[in-house]
Amino acid sequence: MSPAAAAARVTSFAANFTTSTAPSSGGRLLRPFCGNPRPRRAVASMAVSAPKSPAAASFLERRESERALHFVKYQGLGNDFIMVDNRDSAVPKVTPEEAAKLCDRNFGIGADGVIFVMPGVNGADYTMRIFNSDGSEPEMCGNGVRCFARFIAEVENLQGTHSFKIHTGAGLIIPEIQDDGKVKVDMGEPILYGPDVPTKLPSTKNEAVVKAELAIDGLAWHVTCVSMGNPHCITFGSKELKVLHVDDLKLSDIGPKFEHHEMFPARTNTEFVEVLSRSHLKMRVWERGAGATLACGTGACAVVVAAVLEGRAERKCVVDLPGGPLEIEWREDNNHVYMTGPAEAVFYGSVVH
Ligand SMILES: N[C@@H](CCC[C@H](N)C(=O)O)C(=O)O
Repeated sequence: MSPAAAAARVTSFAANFTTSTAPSSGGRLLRPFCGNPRPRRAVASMAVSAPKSPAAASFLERRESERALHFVKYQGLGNDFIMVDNRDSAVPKVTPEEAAKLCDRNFGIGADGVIFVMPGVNGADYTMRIFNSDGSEPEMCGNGVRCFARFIAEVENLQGTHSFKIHTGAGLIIPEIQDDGKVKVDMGEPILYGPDVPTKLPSTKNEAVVKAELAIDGLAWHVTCVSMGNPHCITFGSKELKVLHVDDLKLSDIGPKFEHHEMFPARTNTEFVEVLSRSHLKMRVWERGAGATLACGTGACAVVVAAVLEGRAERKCVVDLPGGPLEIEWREDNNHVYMTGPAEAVFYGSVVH
């Protein structure tokens, strides 16, 4: 959705919500935008000239009340997040139940998750925590960590190239903001040992679960299981459907059957992949706790690892997602996976909760 459309939707919120729009690319946050148009107050676009009554004034002041939660809406290839500045506390400012309500696309702000920017621990600069749109808490989020890095650069007024050490449920993650504004992230090492992914599927190649069979909907799917801190089940097809045409899949039917399959004790994210060439893959994703999303950064990393393990692709690939492409490299020298892609602020606002 365009920023203008997003702002328009938010203006229709009930009394609890106010927002401002931000430029679509690289907007400055929490202070005037530099070199870009100043953000427009979405509420100011209403053509009402009557003097404010006391009631109207108090209504508008709610956005500054003590109970207001200020947020910035971010997106990375259309995977969108409500970013909360939680740097003053190690306790998230919203509960999982509140997060699910805020993420609701009809009754809330609308997002795939809520991300909290928290104080660092164990030598890290910051801690990232995230709630999925169903309120569950995953270990990591690839698109989210790129948005997180851009948020930090904005609030700390950093220009140019910068990297940060982020403590996450998947360990230390290191995003680096590049000169072109994209964010390259050292996503660490993939986990391939089945019980650690976790999956109950038996290992098929050393200790990894590669091209194992999983019966769903009368098909024998071939799946490879990879954790990037969070669990992923990757499929390039089944015994019956040798090659997948990912655009033909009815994700809302098939996705939940993978997510809740008994072979995945912590549920799973699932990636359906089409090989366009040995360095170009196309995927759609059904995310644990969020459903079909436009992009999944950890998912794209897991897909390249799975493609290499299955002998389908090189270690450096472009992965096309519904929201756009990510560059992924699984390096042989250190076993780390690197992800490069965009992230940007869409709008900011406040909600009384
Ligand atoms: N979209 C994210 C992944 C978010 C977490 C996921 N839904 C889970 O529960 O593991 C990404 O970009 O990696």
